[in-house]
Amino acid sequence: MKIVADENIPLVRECFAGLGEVITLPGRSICADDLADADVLVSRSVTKVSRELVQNSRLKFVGTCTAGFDHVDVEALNELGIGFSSAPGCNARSVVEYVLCALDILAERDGYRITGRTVGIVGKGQVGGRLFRALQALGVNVIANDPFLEPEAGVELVGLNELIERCDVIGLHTPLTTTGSHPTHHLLGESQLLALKHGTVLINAGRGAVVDNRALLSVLKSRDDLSVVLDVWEHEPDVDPELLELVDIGTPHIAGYSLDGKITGTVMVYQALCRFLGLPARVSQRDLTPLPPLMKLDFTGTVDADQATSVAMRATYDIRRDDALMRRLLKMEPEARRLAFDFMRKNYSERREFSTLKIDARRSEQAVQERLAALGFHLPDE
Ligand SMILES: NC(=O)C1=CN([C@@H]2O[C@H](COP(=O)(O)OP(=O)(O)OC[C@H]3O[C@@H](n4cnc5c(N)ncnc54)[C@H](O)[C@@H]3O)[C@@H](O)[C@H]2O)C=CC1
Ligand SMILES: O=C(O)C(=O)[C@H](O)COP(=O)(O)O
Repeated sequence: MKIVADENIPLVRECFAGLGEVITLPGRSICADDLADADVLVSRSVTKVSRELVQNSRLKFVGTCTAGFDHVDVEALNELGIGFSSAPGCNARSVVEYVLCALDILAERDGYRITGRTVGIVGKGQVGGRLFRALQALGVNVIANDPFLEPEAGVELVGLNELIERCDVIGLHTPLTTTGSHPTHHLLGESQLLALKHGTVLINAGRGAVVDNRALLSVLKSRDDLSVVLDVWEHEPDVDPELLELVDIGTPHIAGYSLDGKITGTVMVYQALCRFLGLPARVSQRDLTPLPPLMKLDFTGTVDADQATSVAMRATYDIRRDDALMRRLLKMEPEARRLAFDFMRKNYSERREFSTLKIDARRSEQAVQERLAALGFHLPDE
C-alpha cells in the first residue's frame, strides 16, 4: 500500500509505516501526479483536496490530521467512494490555551482582569465549548453564538448581533463555510466590525476568511480602541503586512500547534485508517509522546492567583515569542513573506499543553489551586 503524506505531520512514519510505504511531500504542492498510484493520502490543512486532485487516482482513503476540513471536498470523496476522516477536537486544547495566553498578555498590558469582562464565543464546538467551560470555571461571564446548538442549561446562547453588542472579548471558533443555512465566510464584515463595543478584544483562531480582512484593515485604521489577535489570515500564506502591523498579536496559524494536539491529530487519522482497513491499531499515542521540556513548578504560599496563572501559562506558552517572529514578515517582500510564513509553521518550536505541567500548589491558597485546575494544569494530590 502506498501512503502519500504531508511532510509536516509529526510521527507520520512511526504511525503509518506499519501499514505501507510512506512517501512524504510538501503539503502545498501535492498534485494529482503524486497521487496517481497512491492508496492513501494523509494531509494537513494546506493541501487542497479537490475533486481534480483525487479523481484520477486509485485512492481509497483520505485523512486530514486537522480539526478543520474546509480544504477537503468531502462530497467529491463520497461520490468517488473514497473514505475520509478528519481529527475532530485533536488540537482544541491547544487553541483554547492560545486564546487564554493571548488574553493574559493583553489584560496585563491594558491593566484589566479577564474575570471582570464578558466574553462571547462564536462557534461553541470542540474549541469553543472547551473555552466556554474554562472561562466559566475561572468565573468569567461567558455567552455564545452558535445557530446549530439546542438550548442547554448554564449556557446563554444569543444571536451574533446581540453578542457583538454585549461582549468585551469575542472569540471566533467556527469552521469556514460558504454554503448552508449559516455560512461563516465574512461572518464579520464591515458593519459587524464597526458595531463592536469600544475597546473590544477580537480573536480569530478559526479560519482567516471568517473575518473580512479588508474590512478589518479599514476599520482598524479608524478605530484604535480595538485590540485584535489574529492567528489566521484570509489568503494564507499571503499575509497583508498592513493588517499585521495593526493587530495587537499576530501569529502564523499555529494556535493548534501544541505538540500534543499535532500528535493526537496524527494518531486519530492512523486509527481511522486502521478501522477503514479492518486492521488493529498497533501504535499507541502514549508510546509516541515525549516528555515535556518543563515538567514541574512549585509555588509557595506567597503567590497569588493572578501571579500563579501568569507564571504557569507563560512558562508553558509565551505567545509574545510567536508574535515577535511573525512581525519579521513586515520587513519582507511578498514572496519571501509567503515562504517565511510556511517556514515558521514547519519549524515551529515545541509547545506543550498545560496538562503536561505538574504544579505543586499545596502550600498556596485554595484560590490559586482552583484557578490552575480550571486552566487545565496538572495538580497532583501528593
Ligand atoms: N488556528 C488553528 O490552529 C485551528 C483552527 N481551527 C479552526 O477552528 C474551527 C473550529 O474548530 P472546532 O471547534 O474543532 O470545530 P467544531 O466543528 O467542533 O465546532 C465548530 C462550531 O461552530 C459552529 N458553527 C458553524 N457555523 C456557525 C455560524 N455561522 N455561527 C456560529 N457558529 C457556527 C458549529 O455549530 C460548531 O458547534 C475549525 O473548523 C477550524 O477551521 C481548529 C483547530 C486549530
Ligand atoms: O486543525 C486545524 O483545523 C488547523 O487549523 C491546524 O492547526 C492547521 O494546521 P496545518 O494543517 O495547516 O499544519
